[in-house]
Amino acid sequence: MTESNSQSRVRFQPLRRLAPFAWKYKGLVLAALASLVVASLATLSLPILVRGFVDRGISENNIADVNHYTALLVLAVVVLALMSASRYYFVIILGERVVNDLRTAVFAKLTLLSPAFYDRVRSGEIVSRLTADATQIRSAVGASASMALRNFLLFAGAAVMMVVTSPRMSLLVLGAIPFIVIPLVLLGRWVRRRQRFAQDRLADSSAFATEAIGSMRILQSFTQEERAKSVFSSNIEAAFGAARASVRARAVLTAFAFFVIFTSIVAVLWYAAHDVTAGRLSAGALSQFVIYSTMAAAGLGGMSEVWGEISQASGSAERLFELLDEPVLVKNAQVVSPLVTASNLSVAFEGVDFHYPSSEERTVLSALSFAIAGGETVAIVGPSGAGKTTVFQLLMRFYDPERGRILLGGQPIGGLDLNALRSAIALVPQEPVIFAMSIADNIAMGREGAEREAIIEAARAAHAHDFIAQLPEGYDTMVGERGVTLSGGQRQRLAIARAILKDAPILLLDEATSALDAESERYVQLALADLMKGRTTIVIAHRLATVKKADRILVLEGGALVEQGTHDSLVTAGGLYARLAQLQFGMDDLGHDLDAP
Ligand SMILES: Nc1ncnc2c1ncn2[C@@H]1O[C@H](COP(=O)(O)OP(=O)(O)OP(=O)(O)O)[C@@H](O)[C@H]1O
Repeated sequence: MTESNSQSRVRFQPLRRLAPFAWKYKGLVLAALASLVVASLATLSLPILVRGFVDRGISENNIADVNHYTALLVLAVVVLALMSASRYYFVIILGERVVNDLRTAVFAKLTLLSPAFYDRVRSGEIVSRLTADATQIRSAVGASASMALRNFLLFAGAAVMMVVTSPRMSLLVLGAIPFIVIPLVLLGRWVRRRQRFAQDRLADSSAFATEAIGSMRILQSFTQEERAKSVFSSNIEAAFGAARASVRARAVLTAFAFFVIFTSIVAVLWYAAHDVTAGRLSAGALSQFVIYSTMAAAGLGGMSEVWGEISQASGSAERLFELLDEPVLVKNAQVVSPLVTASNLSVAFEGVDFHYPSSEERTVLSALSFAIAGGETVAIVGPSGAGKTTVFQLLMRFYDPERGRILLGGQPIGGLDLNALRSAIALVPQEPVIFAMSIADNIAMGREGAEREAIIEAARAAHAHDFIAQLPEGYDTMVGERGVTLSGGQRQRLAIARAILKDAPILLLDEATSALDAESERYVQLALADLMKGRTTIVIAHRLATVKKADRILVLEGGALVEQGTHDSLVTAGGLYARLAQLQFGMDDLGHDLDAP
């Protein structure tokens, strides 16, 4: 017994955590409770009035009492109707409020989580928690919780009134209860296991759908539609199968509950009929007792029905609170030191070791050290997988290194305010990320609240103004999700405009590998040249022109710095860089550009 008690405590634990969310709306909670209690009292008064109606009115042929009790019955029903309506209203509004707050809190938490979390969890899974699970909680906090409470009050009140009406018959009913309750509890567990399984299958299918929808073009280009359809439909089929099994289980539970409860009532009624015929019980008292026992039974049945929903909601709450409890790996320092503001800042890595949290055994950077002076332009080159992008990720503190220090303007970045650190860095990624909003808003992500003039100026500097001006609604043109309605070069120039608007002292540039047409390429290069002026720039270089222009080149291999120097000195040294230059930039053995005139 204690074990099952503690089991149910654990099972409903997540729901307790909803209490502070609900208590924020004390007024609504209290109004709902008040309506609930008054409605229950009105319901419980009905059998007493019926008894009066029968015993004083009908049985004694007293029409005045018939009228009196009829009026009281109508009054009780009016109160019941009004209070039920207000309970419904308050409770539903409360559910909506709580779930909106919970969603907002979870989303806020999601914005704090570092990429290590997103490396691990599928985005569809998170979306499913934010939508399906949240909806489940909404109906639990709203309808189910109040139903459970209503049914409980009905059951408890009716049970007390049963004893008051006829202790002898109540004793009989009491004897029947274990036969009703024990099988119901066992069946209930069986139902819950099936429900949890069904929920998980549904989450699987939505995770798959989210991924597929996000990459439909790629899917189509590899003519994978059929496979995707069959994976999705088998996922859905599995979800359906699981849901059907769960519904079947519930149907069995409901049938069983109704059967045992009402059979017991009929049995009691049969027994009581003997008392009435023997004159030991009045017809009105019997009516009253029967109505109370029906109420108690309905209350009990109702509780078992919402029990399933509430425990399902508890599972959902658990899944949402799991997100809220997710540890934030990259935290703001307890005491932050202010970042020295300068138009350009130095950058240094000192003995940095790092592996990604998702693959512990693989060292990505080992004892990496380098220093970049303020205003210097440094190119990072190296074979694929050497750790070039990882350097950027660490500098922006998306991950923290295992060992060693990273300094910005001479200060360890771990001690800086995270926002101040990231505000000091403008990143132009290889694949620019464009959101489904207007062009102006996309650029304005560089600086919140930027005026239209500043946005246009940045677009001009990024050589993007002309193409934007030709769009149907200019700067207010909405771009498709992830910028699908723009060309590669246009997307890149928007990303550059964003960085120009940000006007940060450090520029991180991940040069695009995809070939642009000559004209776009020229515009992108011009825009970048403007952007780099006077800033500390680190560029992951894929172009000969870029490495040649850089003040210094760092050559990474297997997460370690293997060479550094200028293009000419490194070509002369004849090491890894010379080989890479030959392969990647199209240089011949003698160090001449293959495509130079
Ligand atoms: N999020 C991640 N989780 C786990 N491992 C990762 C993650 N990102 C990168 N890696 C691994 O870390 C190593 C370095 O990756 P990184 O992206 O820094 O290489 P890179 O030099 O930028 O390569 P490329 O030129 O191909 O972009 C690779 O072996 C890669 O598999």
